[in-house]
Amino acid sequence: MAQEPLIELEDVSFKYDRNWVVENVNMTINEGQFVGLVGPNGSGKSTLIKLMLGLEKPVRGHIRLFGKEVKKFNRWQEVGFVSQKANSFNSGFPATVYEVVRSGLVSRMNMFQLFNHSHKDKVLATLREVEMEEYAQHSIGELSGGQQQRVFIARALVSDPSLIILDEPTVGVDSEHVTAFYDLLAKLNGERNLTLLMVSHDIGTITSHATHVACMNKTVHFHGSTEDYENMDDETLSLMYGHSLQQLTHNHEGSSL
Ligand SMILES: Nc1ncnc2c1ncn2[C@@H]1O[C@H](COP(=O)(O)OP(=O)(O)OP(=O)(O)O)[C@@H](O)[C@H]1O
Repeated sequence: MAQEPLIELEDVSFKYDRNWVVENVNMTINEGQFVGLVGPNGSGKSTLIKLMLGLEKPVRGHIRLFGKEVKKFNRWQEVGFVSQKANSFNSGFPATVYEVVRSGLVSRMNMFQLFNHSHKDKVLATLREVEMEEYAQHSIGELSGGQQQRVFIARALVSDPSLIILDEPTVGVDSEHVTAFYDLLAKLNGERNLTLLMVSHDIGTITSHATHVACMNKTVHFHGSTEDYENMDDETLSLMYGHSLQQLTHNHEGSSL
């Protein structure tokens, strides 16, 4: 079966005021891929995601989601988004895990529809999928950063999207839970054929879970299978970037570099 392109970027460039932060990016992400997007601080990764989500408009080039120009795209229930700030609820936040996940269904319902049993079952089944069902009635703020991110994955998943975009979701997650979080994403990719695009600073963990890697520093210098990425020697990678490999990724605490 031919894989459909879910995200297509064609010669995309973008600037804030006079500062070009994304330059001539060409990239296609096909159905079923788990793509890790890596690059140094300030290399334009979050901006590229905002462009894909239609939150910023490219100055030049074209972006298509599911074959449609992003400005005309309207099947947003097909696209889930998990940000790095999702896991920052304080302990007093007045919503249960169940309510947070249920809010992911609202975009699918019209305003006169009431939540019914099948919605409840769907929310609980999705929580089970991310191994958080037993926390359904806990307040979201009581959970650890890693548990909160699982809940936000469930909120993104509950409307059965084909694609989830994640912007550094493991920032603030304890290092011992990071691998389990990546394992969950790899499972969703394998079992649901869910397409994933994830910004990550953890090149070691991303390459052991993702099917593809994209390396960005204003432009995308490499985009290919994880295997091809791993077969490149350090010198080739450094040449490609124009600086040392250590600068390729972030230096957030807990990073593997
Ligand atoms: N709203 C904004 N207005 C002006 N400049 C911005 C804005 N957002 C980001 N920038 C700048 O654009 C450049 C790219 O930022 P961006 O956040 O996309 O990079 P990033 O690779 O996601 O960085 P990080 O890994 O540190 O989150 C940076 O120089 C940043 O300072």
